[in-house]
Amino acid sequence: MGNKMTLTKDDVTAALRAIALPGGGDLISRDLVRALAVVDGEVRFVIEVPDPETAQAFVNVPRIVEDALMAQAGVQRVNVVLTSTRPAPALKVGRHATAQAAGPQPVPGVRHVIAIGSGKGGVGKSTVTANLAVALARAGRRVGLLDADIYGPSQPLMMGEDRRPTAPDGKTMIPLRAHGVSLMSLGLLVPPGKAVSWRGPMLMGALQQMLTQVAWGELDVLLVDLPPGTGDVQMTLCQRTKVTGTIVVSTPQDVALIDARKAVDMFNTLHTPVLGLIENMSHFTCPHCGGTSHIFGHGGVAHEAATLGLPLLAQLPIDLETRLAGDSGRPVALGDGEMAQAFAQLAAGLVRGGVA
Ligand SMILES: Nc1ncnc2c1ncn2[C@@H]1O[C@H](COP(=O)(O)OP(=O)(O)OP(=O)(O)O)[C@@H](O)[C@H]1O
Repeated sequence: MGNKMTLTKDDVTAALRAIALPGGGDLISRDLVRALAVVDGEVRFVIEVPDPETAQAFVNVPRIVEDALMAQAGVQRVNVVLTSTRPAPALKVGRHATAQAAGPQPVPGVRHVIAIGSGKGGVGKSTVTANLAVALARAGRRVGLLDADIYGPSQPLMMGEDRRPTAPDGKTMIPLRAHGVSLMSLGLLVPPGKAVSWRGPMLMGALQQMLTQVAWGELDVLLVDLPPGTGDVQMTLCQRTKVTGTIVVSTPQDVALIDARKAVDMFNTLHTPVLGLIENMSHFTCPHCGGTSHIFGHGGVAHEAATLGLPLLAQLPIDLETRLAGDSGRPVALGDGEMAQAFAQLAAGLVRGGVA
């Protein structure tokens, strides 16, 4: 497996044509592949079948396809997710269905799951998530925050709580509490500074554990801080867990917007509703002269939201206090300045909309 040539989508498509499916044909001839991405030898896509019966017949297909692709030159990693367009009917007693064929499952005790994503890193997704969690808690909601950003878990720092969670019964972990929010982060389980380089199956296990083996209790809403981009965590979460909706955070900068659009496309493919977009670092008001500068461009996210037919949920300025508050573990939404009000409004909108 040399690096002499770059793996392309065409190489993957050709390999997929050679794999016979239950019921005849292959994934390409039957047009079942969605969101195919090939990046640096990593292959990801969704197999979308029309109904739960086909999903059941296809349970082994992701593994077969992954094995076949791993044998191809230039392939380092493969992640394939199986999903069905029509959701499965309610499970019967004495079920034999596998988790995949059964479709997304609710998290016990949790009314709504809202995932916060971004196309690009560093746009302020974790800042928005921490502040939204605090604002929802201040509005009287019972709120959980799951930091699933395994590549850069920042919630322990932003929420000012980095003790290791305990599992008194050896199985169920007790979430931490910070500023009225129940908090759990994969970052709390990994020794600080240790790079997490988990592969698909391990990742799925860890995420599943965070959702089902944490004593979240009764929650109105569980916010999930996703890693940036369109990777394994997003696909696994949306496929396994009933997600009420997602929010995509972006700066107005072109590159961030292009990636934000990709994130929205992925959620659409996974049939996860996108509740709206948030423009962060939208403008900067100079504390000395009061003038406004549009450091990352102007109005980009509003325009994008209009194009995609999605609500623009908030436009948040670049704000020094927000950054300092984040670094100090006391989110700015705990106060009563302009930013706190903006987050309170965002929270109120979600509550009014019946999603939090
Ligand atoms: N509106 C804002 N004004 C000022 N600073 C901000 C704002 N939003 C975020 N920041 C700062 O920008 C940095 C990156 O933010 P954050 O960690 O929330 O981004 P992210 O999108 O979650 O990044 P990643 O997922 O790549 O870790 C942080 O230092 C944060 O305090």
